[in-house]
Amino acid sequence: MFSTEFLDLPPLQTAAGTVHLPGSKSISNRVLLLAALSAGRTTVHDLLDSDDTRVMLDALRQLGCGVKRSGSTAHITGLDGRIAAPGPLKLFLGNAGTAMRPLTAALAVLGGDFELDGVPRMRERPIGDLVDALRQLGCSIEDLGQPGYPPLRIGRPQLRLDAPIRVRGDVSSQFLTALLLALPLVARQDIVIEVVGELISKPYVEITLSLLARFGVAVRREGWQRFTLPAGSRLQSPGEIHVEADASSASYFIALGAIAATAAPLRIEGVGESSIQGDIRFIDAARQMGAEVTSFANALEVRRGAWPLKAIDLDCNHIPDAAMTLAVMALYADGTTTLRNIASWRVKETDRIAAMAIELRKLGAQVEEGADFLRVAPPARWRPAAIHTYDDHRVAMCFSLAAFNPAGVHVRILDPRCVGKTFPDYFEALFDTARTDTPHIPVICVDGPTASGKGTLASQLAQTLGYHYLDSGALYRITGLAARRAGLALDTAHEQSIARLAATLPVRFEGERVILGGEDVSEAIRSEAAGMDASQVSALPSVRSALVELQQSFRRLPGLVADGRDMGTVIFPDAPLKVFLTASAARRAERRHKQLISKGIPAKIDVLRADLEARDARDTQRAVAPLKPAQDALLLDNSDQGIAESVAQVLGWWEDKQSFRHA
Ligand SMILES: Nc1ncnc2c1ncn2[C@@H]1O[C@H](COP(=O)(O)OP(=O)(O)O)[C@@H](O)[C@H]1O
Ligand SMILES: Nc1ccn([C@H]2C[C@H](O)[C@@H](COP(=O)(O)OP(=O)(O)O)O2)c(=O)n1
Repeated sequence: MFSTEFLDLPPLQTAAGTVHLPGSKSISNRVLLLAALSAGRTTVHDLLDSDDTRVMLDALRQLGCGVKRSGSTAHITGLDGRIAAPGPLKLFLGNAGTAMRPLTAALAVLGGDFELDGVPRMRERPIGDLVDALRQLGCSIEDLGQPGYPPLRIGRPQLRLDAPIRVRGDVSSQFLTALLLALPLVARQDIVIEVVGELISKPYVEITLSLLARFGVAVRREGWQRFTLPAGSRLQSPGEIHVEADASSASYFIALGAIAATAAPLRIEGVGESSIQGDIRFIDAARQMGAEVTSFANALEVRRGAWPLKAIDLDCNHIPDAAMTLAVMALYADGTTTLRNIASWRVKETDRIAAMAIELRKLGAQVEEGADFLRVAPPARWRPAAIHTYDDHRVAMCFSLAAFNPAGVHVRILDPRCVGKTFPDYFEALFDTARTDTPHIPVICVDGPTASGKGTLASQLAQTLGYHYLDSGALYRITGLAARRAGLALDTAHEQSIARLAATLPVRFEGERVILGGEDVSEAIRSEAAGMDASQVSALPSVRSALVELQQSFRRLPGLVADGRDMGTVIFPDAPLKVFLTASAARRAERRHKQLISKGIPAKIDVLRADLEARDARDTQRAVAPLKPAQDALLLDNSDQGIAESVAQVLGWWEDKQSFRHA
């Protein structure tokens, strides 16, 4: 996940490959509860790993349910309608509504001594309509705080199942869902549920019904008003079950395919057109705009059809969340697109109609907003924009698609971490499938002599910007080490052998660790002797050429910060920002001394200074790619600067080169 303050998207051009979508939260937690209540053992595949599913799994364990988890698979041994640990038990359910509501219902009908609570925000989320319905049934539920809100205490019920249970459906469909999931546990006779008020979010109730069917319970439905659980219903494990990927998350990649999969289709794994989720109907809208979508059992393939996309006028009431993606697709359309019946956008994570209008206008679109509609005409001239995301994951995800604009303007997504709500690795998935010509991928080069602070500066820049980081010196250090271990003298006589070693280094970078042929050499390559060896092998022209391609392969989306000696002069000559970092020899010797002593490595400052001057001399005087500033490099002498100051200085230079300053 990108936890940076902002994420800059360079111009993106096409899309290809395969994306694996995360599991749906709604389905994950329903399946977990059904598996826990049913008879038999259930293997749940493709489970979403999120705060809310962790909360549910913890609660189920506490209730005595067998839970084994490995990666995205969970094995649940069901309780078969009897709670192994009937309390007293306190269950902490975080902020997971998909755990609080159905667990309240299930535990209330089964009975025991339970206290259900969550984070402070959970205590503000109403549950009174569900509690009322359960009390009609004879359940014992006590409000421990404000009536109608958690925390709740659950006792033993005296069930009366003959009269229909009335539950409100116009506030949240989760109350109905909770009853539907819980009542098969006690369906000794037909149990009727009547919905009071117009039921909202019907597609989510459909998910519940369809999952109940997978667990052997066929609910009879009359319209959306009356639901009957037939006498003798019993939850039975289906053995194995796959959690569908989140259909709303699929919308970004369906749109990506429609906009940018020009050569081959983009494959989206985890959900097919027969999905039980309402947002899958986004496919129809995308097709109307020109997407070519092929559906498989559990996957979709999408490619660009009509181009430009076709403007549409659509009632979006049935796909409120996914429809936000259409507003961004509208930027690529041949006319004005109108999205209607979207009043619910105003009361979501943010006022989504207002937010979309403001941000689309920043890009140059003409936008009209109404109480329940949004009208978007594509930009006559695209403008670079810093997109505010309003702590709304969907705003962040759908605006990333603006980076495919034909004008090649940059798009900045502010607070990208908000995608964590449903799709923590969204941007990683985007960068895996988006393609752009290499020159579009930004590189910041930091070259300079030893101990000037290149590594420190470059890695902090990379962290701040969410870019990849290349420590090119490490590659020469590894080559030096490998050559030593192979018994080769580091001289011209062995140049070809060392170059062959360099070309086939079995090296892997795992975060901060460097692994050479399975061995962790992170420490070994950091010694002063290894630095000197690196300097020697780096003077051999064939060794340098052998490492060029490997270094250039680090230039990947969304960008790269590279440090070394020749990043700006040889490896990335087209980099938009090159910094040549220096500090006086005295300062550098002091820094290296401090660094070594703090690692417990004994060192003498005057020896270090002599060594680094010798290394500078060799690095500067060698014939190939000598250490020197690129012509267009900005010089930074940080002798009298702290680390934070140097980082801020270079970030300032970088910002000056961006177009967002006034966006
Ligand atoms: N601007 C700075 N001011 C003070 N110390 C610094 C500065 N930049 C880096 N250092 C320190 O100097 C040491 C050497 O920095 P490093 O990044 O390893 O240099 P290089 O990669 O150029 O060899 C580190 O201990 C680092 O914390
Ligand atoms: N791009 C590069 C990076 C390093 N080298 C050589 C020259 C350096 O003395 C050694 C070691 O580099 P490294 O950046 O790891 O060394 P320092 O951390 O600056 O001490 O490798 C190079 O020739 N070209």
